Amino acid sequence: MAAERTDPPAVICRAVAKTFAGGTEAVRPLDLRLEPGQTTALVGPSGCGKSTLLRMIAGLEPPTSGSIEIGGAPPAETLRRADLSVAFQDPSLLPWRSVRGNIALALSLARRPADARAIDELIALVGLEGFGDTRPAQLSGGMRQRAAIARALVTEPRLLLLDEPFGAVDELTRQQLAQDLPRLWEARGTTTVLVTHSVTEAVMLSDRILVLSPRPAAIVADIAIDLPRPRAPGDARTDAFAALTDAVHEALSQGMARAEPPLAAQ
Ligand SMILES: Nc1ncnc2c1ncn2[C@@H]1O[C@H](COP(=O)(O)OP(=O)(O)OP(=O)(O)O)[C@@H](O)[C@H]1O
Repeated sequence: MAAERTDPPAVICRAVAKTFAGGTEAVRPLDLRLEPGQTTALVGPSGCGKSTLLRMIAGLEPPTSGSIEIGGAPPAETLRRADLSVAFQDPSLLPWRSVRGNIALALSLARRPADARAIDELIALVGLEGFGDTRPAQLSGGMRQRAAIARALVTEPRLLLLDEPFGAVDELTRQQLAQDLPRLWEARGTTTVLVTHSVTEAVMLSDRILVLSPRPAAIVADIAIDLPRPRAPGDARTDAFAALTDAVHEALSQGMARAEPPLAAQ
């Protein structure tokens, strides 16, 4: 069983679409295959449907039509087996538990043994050394986000879904996380999906970037990020890095241009 858990899953979306009850079409029928062990970044304009797509993959939002498979199983089953973890921009930490207590809870909910050493290692990895016994209210927004990332990682999920996880994290810590986290999920072979507004961050962290159109989300570009790993902050100053960020910006502009104009302008 243990060997089975270590296999990273492919994520397959078949004609997945979402229209909310009020009539908002968030995601157009979309076909997608995310490769096992790869890190894929979703970038696109605000409100285009990135979080909705991520929430559908997480099994937290049912698609209106189409189907999603994670390593051959539906998302709800993957979530139930704790093979999947999500870290959102707005971390939902339990206020009465310390950082360590919140991370430990994820292990106990996943019916995994408490592992004080693994918890402490993760606390250090996200730069929260010395704050293990602190409650969320005593942390900054960025520190809470980092605690939520540690909580998402502690169960060693095969699929890791990150929705703007560094939104409130300061620039230096972001750079540190952008170096340390990929090392961890590469070592574990985790399949990772990252939603981010930062094109630089997307290029730094991912193997592939999917550029989405304005709502309803459709894929306008699929860009392979073939930069060598491990990557360092200095890589962002290379020509290869600049060419990739340019390609993403170009695709974002093309997506905007292709979008229908707002009703008032028609
Ligand atoms: N539960 C919901 N009910 C109704 N509409 C929703 C719901 N959740 C999201 N939407 C709408 O769906 C669209 C896509 O939202 P979503 O949060 O997926 O976008 P996003 O690309 O993640 O945005 P951002 O980058 O600003 O976080 C938006 O128009 C949003 O208002």
